[in-house]
Amino acid sequence: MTTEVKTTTTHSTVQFAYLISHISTSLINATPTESAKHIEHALAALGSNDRKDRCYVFLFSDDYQEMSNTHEWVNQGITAHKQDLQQVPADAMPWFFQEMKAEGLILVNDTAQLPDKAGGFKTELLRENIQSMMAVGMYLEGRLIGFVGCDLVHRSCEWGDEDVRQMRLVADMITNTVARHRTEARLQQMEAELRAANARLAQLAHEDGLTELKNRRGLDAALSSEISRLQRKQQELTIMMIDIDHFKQLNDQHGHVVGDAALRCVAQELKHTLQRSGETIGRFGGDEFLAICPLLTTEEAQQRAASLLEGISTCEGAAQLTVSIGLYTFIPSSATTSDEVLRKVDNAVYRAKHKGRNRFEIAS
Ligand SMILES: Nc1nc2c(ncn2[C@@H]2O[C@H](COP(=O)(O)OP(=O)(O)OP(=O)(O)O)[C@@H](O)[C@H]2O)c(=O)[nH]1
Repeated sequence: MTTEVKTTTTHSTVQFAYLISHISTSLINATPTESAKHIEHALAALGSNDRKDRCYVFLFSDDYQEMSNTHEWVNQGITAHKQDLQQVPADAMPWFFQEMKAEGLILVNDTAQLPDKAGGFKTELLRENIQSMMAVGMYLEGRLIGFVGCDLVHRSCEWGDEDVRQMRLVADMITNTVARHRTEARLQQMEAELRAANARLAQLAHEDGLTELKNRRGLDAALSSEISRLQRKQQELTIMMIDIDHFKQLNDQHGHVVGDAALRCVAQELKHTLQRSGETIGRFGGDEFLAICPLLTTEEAQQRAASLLEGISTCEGAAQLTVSIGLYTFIPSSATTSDEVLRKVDNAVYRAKHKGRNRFEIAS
């Protein structure tokens, strides 16, 4: 074993200043995807200055319960240890963790001279054949987030103030890069969360909470867009208004919970019978539902309405459930408005109610 007493010359200090300037430029310009490569280049530059054997970065978990080797550079012929130094628990090396947290600096000139209390840390250095090592803390907004360190395997040395100063400079530069990329990652995550929340809000603004069908706002938008689209294409559009019969009575006799279950059952039947591709169904309000079905002939629309009456009669609940339906099949013209169409189907529903309910009526 050889021991060097380090005397830093003006020449090597100047050389290091050049090195630092080079490292700093590459780290500043590194994009998040390139950052690992650039941090490893910085470690390589640090390692080749003064012939170190291994240089590395460790980051602590937020609760300081463990640390992981995130970046490593090793000299030729030196064993890499990054793989086996992941999620190292704090209680495996309590002395190292305490010293690093208290001082932000660990200097080991000779592993053999480490005190017994260094326990697990000393065992680890011996396992890796490390004779000397040095580590300086990385601080982000005053908080210790990890450390940059280097090892000597083939020789030991007495670290001096200049070594510590140089290592601190590199640690600060790497910390800034990590901080910048963490901020960017946080921003990207916040942006993605915001986009998802906005999409959900937009969906909620058009959705009925009880039945999870479109609400009145969603139906209004779909109706006017379908009227315009089919007016351009000159194709048929069917609108159905579906109104539960004697719903007030059901609520009064059995309570609103039973009433809500009936609304959900009707919604299910509507989905089952009417929501084919391109068709829109929704809760228009209270006990009324609306279906917007493009490209159905009058006969097909009547068949669907009949199927719906049959389907709804199977809804299980406190009382037999029936609905009255108003049906309107037409080719929209440039003068057609949503209000006019809704008035027509509403009148048809009224007629169906008047004629005894549990039936459909066709609007003219
Ligand atoms: N359970 C429940 N009831 C609702 C909800 N929204 C509206 N209602 C009730 O729906 C009932 C609608 O009653 P009406 O418009 O008088 O109609 P109806 O009793 O069905 O009579 P007809 O339509 O003539 O057959 C009212 O009693 C409202 O309180 C809801 O979200 N849940």
